[in-house]
Amino acid sequence: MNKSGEQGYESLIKWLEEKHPGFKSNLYLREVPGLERGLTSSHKLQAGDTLLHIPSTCMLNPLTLLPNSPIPKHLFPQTQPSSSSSSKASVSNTSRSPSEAKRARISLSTSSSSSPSRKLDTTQLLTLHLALTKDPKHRYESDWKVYIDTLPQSFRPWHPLTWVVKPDLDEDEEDWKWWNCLYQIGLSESAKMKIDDVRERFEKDYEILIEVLKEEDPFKSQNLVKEIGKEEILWAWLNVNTRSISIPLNIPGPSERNNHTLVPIMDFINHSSDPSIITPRVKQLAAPSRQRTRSTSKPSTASTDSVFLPSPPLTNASANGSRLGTANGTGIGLRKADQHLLPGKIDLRLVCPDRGLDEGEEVFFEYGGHSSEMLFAEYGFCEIPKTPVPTSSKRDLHDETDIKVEGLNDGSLTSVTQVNRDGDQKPNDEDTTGWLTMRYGEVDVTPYIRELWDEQDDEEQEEKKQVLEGIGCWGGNTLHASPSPPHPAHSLLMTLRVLHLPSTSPRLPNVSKGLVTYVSPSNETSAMLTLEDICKGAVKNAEKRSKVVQRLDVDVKDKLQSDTEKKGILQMLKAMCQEEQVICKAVLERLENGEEFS
Ligand SMILES: C[S@@+](CC[C@H](N)C(=O)[O-])C[C@H]1O[C@@H](n2cnc3c(N)ncnc32)[C@H](O)[C@@H]1O
Repeated sequence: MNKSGEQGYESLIKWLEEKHPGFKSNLYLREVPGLERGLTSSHKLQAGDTLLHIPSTCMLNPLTLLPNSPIPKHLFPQTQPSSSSSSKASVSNTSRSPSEAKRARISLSTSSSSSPSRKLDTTQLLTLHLALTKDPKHRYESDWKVYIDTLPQSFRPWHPLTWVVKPDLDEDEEDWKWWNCLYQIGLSESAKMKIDDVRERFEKDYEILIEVLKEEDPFKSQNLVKEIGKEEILWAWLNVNTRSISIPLNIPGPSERNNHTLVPIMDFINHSSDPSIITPRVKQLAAPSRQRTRSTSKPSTASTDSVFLPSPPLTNASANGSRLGTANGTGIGLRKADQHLLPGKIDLRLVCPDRGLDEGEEVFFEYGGHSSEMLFAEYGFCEIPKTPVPTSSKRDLHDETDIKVEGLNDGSLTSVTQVNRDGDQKPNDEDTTGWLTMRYGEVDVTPYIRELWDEQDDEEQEEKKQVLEGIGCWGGNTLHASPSPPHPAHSLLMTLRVLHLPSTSPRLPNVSKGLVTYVSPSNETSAMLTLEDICKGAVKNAEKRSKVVQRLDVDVKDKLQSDTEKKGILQMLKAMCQEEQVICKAVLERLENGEEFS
């Protein structure tokens, strides 16, 4: 870690200790090659020890911002009326359904004047708060400045959203063209779809925030829109979208847009899908009623065993997205037994797993059950499997260059490597079998299925779509590595079967009632032949892309020795091509063997 990074972290710890009673940490920040920074244990820790205790007061969300924010109060999202909530936020008397919330957002974006009914959701409000700190005249210094100083300073060029959002400055455009070209030629169509979805979310929020800057005082009278532009909003938005954690704030509307918070320190935790190393025990604790002196803060006894697994959010297209949330993607939902926990007044405590932690061992969360493409589109990284290693070989925790995680408990062969943005970690070309045991190994064949839909006439499309929606099989056009053996998702199989049925078929009603999954031998043969075509097409495309990426990699190595960031990203793209080929080939092999899928 560089000196300013170290100082920033120390200042943050000091701020938390002085201003936020209850804060406790047995973790320290360390620069992990390729992951920038990660949290590691400061000494040997045992099961149940506290790794981190984060008081609700230091979290950055609409409830903690409201009392002192220069953002007009009427823009704040409203909390839901609740007898148990003592939030100071304004309270609405009706809760809006997600579609109503969406409509409200649409009307916001078309509203032409400042209106007291204009409301931002949590994502937009946090983005605005962060972006305001970029005012060159320093009129919006944040109470969370010490924390904000520890956030990534830039997401260009490594985050793929920045490849599709042109930089403000002309002088940055030349380099950007390389990355934009990489988006065009180095990614699968399904990865591009996921990045496009992120872009769509960003652009909508950007438009709304620009309107707020233009039309709401004090921003309007300061002509702040001239000072805070797309770059600042992009930086702020990506910080919110790659670092915030789902937690109930009692704000109605789509939870993934509203019930999340930035959590100092906890947001340094990196992702792993390897169950043997993730540290999943996060307890929610009712925050003690605090006066701002350390002596009065006693640890709450009102803890729950609710497990909090950071998992990415739900997005419009994919029911997936980019927020560190919970295992079920819904945030830390309050169960009945937990209702003494007041939304917005919940401390988080991260607890040492049963196996204990060695000194210097990195702590990981699983951001969610996400495919490589989803992790890449939302967070700008992916995992790759490493060459099999004996389960007994333990990594040298003191070797800072060794970030691989070895040996799953179940004796399977996979070991997950965090792909290094500096390009040191490479996918293994000789032995690609690791992909077959990746927990979330996946190929998304939606673009191929879309082509098949386009061949059907409008009426047929609509009828069949309804059938698939009715049985919960609309979307989900994926092949999976796990559980082994590699297989098409049930929804993909049903889609292929329905696509091959004439809309007049008497069997369609039974399919739509869920009475039939296997339609007929001839339908099955057609569906399997199409699946075979899709897999072959995907292998071919991945091979082509892999060659393109390889050529770019050689170029970068030859001409731009210093450009380690490009090399790192190219390794990730290469890894994703490999994953696609390996999983598709394994499914093809099963098809050739005449195996049946259900
Ligand atoms: C919540 S932050 C984690 C802390 C971050 N490493 C930092 O330095 O601030 C999420 C970001 O960390 C990085 N990251 C997290 N897990 C990773 C992994 N397994 N491999 C590579 N990068 C990872 C990605 O850049 C991601 O957008």
